[in-house]
Order: sequence, then structure tokens, then C-alpha cells
Amino acid sequence: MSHSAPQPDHARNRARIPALLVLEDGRSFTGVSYGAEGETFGEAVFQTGMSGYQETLTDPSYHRQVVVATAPHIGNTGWNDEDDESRQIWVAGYVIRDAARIPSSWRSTRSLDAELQSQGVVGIAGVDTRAITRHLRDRGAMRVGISTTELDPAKLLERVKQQPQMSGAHLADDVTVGEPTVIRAIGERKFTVAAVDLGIKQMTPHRMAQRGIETHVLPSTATYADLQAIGADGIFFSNGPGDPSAADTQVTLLQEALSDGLPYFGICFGNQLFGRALGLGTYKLTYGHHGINQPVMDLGTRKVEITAHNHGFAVDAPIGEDVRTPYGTARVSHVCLNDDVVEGLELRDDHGRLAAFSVQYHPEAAAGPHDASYLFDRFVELMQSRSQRSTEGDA
Ligand SMILES: NC(=O)CC[C@H](N)C(=O)O
Repeated sequence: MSHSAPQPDHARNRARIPALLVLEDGRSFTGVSYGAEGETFGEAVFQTGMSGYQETLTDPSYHRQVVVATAPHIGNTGWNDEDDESRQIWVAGYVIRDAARIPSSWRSTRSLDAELQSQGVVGIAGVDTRAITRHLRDRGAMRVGISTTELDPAKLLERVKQQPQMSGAHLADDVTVGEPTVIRAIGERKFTVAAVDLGIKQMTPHRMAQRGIETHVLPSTATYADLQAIGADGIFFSNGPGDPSAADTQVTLLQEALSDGLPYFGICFGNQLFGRALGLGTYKLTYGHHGINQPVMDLGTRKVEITAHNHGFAVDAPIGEDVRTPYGTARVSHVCLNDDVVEGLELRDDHGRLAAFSVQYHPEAAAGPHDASYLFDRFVELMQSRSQRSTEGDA
């Protein structure tokens, strides 16, 4: 059978299996089962990307979150063997309005519905996702339950209220690699980077490899000695699930690296932990940024880039002011033009030279626009200038 040929229309039969969604403030929606049957709980967030659902569902940062797709029609391009951002689907549940009944793409090998079923991920279709989105936008992200077995809203609500909150959750250890893995540079190796895996997406080491970086992906429990053992020229902290205020071990590791002057680059969770390492606080946003078209300004160049986001927390830092830290002077480098949320931080040494930086959004852009890929080049330049200075004896 050719991949794009119409597949058996089992969705029509499954459309009869009822499913219930209940938010923690009691608002409920009825729909039909999509993906696995059963029951699931998590934090409800809405995601505004019009494309890229395979990358979204396999992004480990969504661990324990139930994603509501604002795009009204989901599943058109099925599921393929290339676009996974990690080893599995991580979302706790998936909420869509209109499910594609016949996937069509030359790369598709199965339907989204079938993939959700085979990975045991519970979803719901046929619900008013616009109403859920407006509700979450007004009231904020909240706990949610989806069930095909408990169809009494009051009973499901009781269980929703027993679920853990996202605030205070330390989840990096759930998603990280078991053993270190190495992603070789494409072409000549110029630098070695220790990437602490707090929920890394595969596109990140790929973007590094394209620039001559050999990436050693290390477990979330990596120590500074582990970094030294691989002779890292730079340290990277990935994106990842959970509350940054609960990741103390990683903050301590980063502080050790910064004291040593090791070049640092962080993405998303890596931006929040950089903020904490610099002595700044983090806080929970009302409903977060989850999408692929958020405007961000680089305050250094005044250029605006359209960027991919997936964060529920943010760094609390004064925009336009210097922050003195034990490692140098920190500043907010990027802001979101929708709401002035801090989207990037940079640290400069006493000579005003860039020493470390991070962004709250996703320059690896999977899925998403590639406006911000210059940040990987900035990391390479940072390691280059640092290695030049150490050969000249001026580290
Ligand atoms: N994508 C991420 O790294 C998310 C970071 C953090 N878990 C948040 O929700 O803000």
C-alpha cells in the first residue's frame, strides 16, 4: 500500500466512543476518544502552532502537560519516522477539535490516532478547543483530566483535584538520558560541548553538529567532574519540563561552570536555570507561551525575530538594567514583544566580553521558524574567543 493511499477509516467507528474533559475549576467538555482509550491527567496548556504536531508531542518539555491544539484540524500529515524530537511522545494528553480521518503525506507511515494509541496516549477530539483556549487564557493554565471510563464530571473533577501541581515539580530526571551519548560533528570537529539533558530535543545537537560541535549529551545528574572528564569547551543546558525553582542541583552545577569561566549556552529551561545561577528568581506565567510565531526582540541588535516558544515559567529580571553577579554583569538580552516577558539573558566579564548566554525560546526551531539560528553561531564564536584567549594566556 502506498503511504498516501486512503487508510481504513476506523475513525468513523471510534467516533462513537465518548470521552470527557474536566478542568480543575469544574468546566467540562464532552467529545469523542482520540488516541488511546482510558484516563489521563496533567496541566492543560494551549499550543498555537498551525503545524508541527509531531515535534510538539515528542518534545519532553510537555511531560505532564495536556496540550490543547488551537489549530482546528489536526492529523492531516499523519506520523512519520523522521520528525520525532525524542524517543517517545511526552504529552500527558492531547485535545483537538477536528481529527483528520485520512492522513496524506509522502512521509507518513501511520496515522496520528494510531501512533497515540500505540504509545498509550489518551486524547479527546470533537471538543470546542476555542472555548477551552479562551478559558485557559482568562483563568490560567490549570489541572485537567480526560477520560473514556469516567463520564461523570463531578467524579472526574475529584480526581483532577488530587493531581500534583506543576509549580514545584522537578521532572528533568524523568525525561533525561540514562547513559551519556555522543553526537558527532558533521565534518571537522571544532569544539566539544557537554549538553546536560533536562529534556533535550534532537534538533539541538543536530544544529550544533552542523557547526562542527561534538555534543556529549549527559544525564541531568551530571557533575562538574563529568564535564571536565570529557574536556568540554562549553556547557549547554537544554529545554525541559517542570518548575525551574525545583532544579537546585543543576543550578549549583552551572554556578561551578560559570566560576570557571566555561562558555555557556542555554535554551528555555536552560535560560531559567541560568537566571537562577545568576541570583535571579523565576515565576509562573498565567498561561505561558506555547507556539511557533512569537515576536522577540534582540535588545543588542534591535532586530525582531519570529520564534518558537514553549514555556510556562519565566525569569524575573529588570529589563534595561545591569545586574551585578559573582560571575560578571548580567543583562536581559531578549524580550517578547507581546508581553515584555524576559526571553534571553547574557553575562559579560569585567572587560565587557560575552561570557555566557541563554534564550527562553527555541533557536533549534522544531517545529518553527529559523530566524534565531544565529544563536548557535554565537555559541561557536563564544567558544572560539575563549579558546583564543586561553592560548594567548589571557583567560
Ligand atoms: N521548554 C522548556 O524548557 C520549558 C521550561 C519550563 N518547564 C517551563 O515550562 O517554563
